[in-house]
Amino acid sequence: MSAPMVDVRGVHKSYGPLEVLRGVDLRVQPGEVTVIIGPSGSGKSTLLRSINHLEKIDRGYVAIDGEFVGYRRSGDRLHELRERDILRRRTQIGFVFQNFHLFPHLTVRENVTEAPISAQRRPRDEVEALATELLEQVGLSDKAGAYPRQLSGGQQQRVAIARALALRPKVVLFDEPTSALDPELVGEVLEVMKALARSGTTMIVVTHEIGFAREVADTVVFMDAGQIIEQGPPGLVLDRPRHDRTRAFLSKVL
Ligand SMILES: Nc1ncnc2c1ncn2[C@@H]1O[C@H](COP(=O)(O)OP(=O)(O)OP(=O)(O)O)[C@@H](O)[C@H]1O
Repeated sequence: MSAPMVDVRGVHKSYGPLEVLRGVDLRVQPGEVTVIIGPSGSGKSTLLRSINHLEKIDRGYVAIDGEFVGYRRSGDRLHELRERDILRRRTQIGFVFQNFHLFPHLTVRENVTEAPISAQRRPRDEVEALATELLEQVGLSDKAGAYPRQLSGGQQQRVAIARALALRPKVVLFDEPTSALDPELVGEVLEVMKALARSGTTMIVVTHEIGFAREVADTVVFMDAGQIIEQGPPGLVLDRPRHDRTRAFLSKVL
């Protein structure tokens, strides 16, 4: 088996007395799609945010393609990196938020080109050409000059996906990307995500869309109370779960 693209080991995270992640281990191979499901408050978002160091973990480590996002190793100790270095490493990880988080004062095209030009310092010509390609890929070529407020939620989320991909990330994390959308707009975002999965993008997706998990995931991970309870191919975890907690959760959502 090749080296994992995402390697999460023994991760613990608490907010005060509340233990939100309690020893999470997760490995995602290059080109794989991992879908994380689980009840509200089980720690799914916190895990995603820990992977790109938006949350600082208390114990354990996270490596992307063999490199720590927030730390460097010296001997057997980890030292936190400077903010500037963290930001640079974080650009290797695309993040698609539930509420899109587009820059309201930038056009669609500028939202896509901003980070590659300013944070990654890539040549403008190359980034502009890539933005044209990505906007076509997400079906929004005709909206390049529009502002986020002029778009539907589904269109905004497709811009957010193009923006994440413009970083040429090693992995894209999706945190409930369709939860804020009107039901009739969910499908258009899921279609873009399915195409991405087919093209070999490494993805971790937190979602309540069990149909998406069944169709697209290589691995489904069920989390509860800060721990991974079980993981495996969708045919096993969704159809023949081994744990009562997984069965109880699925009986509520299916
Ligand atoms: N910044 C924070 N400060 C304090 N508590 C927090 C913070 N962020 C999350 N929590 C708590 O941690 C727990 C896990 O939250 P998290 O958002 O990771 O769960 P989740 O599985 O993604 O839930 P949901 O499906 O509802 O989004 C919850 O009890 C939440 O209230």
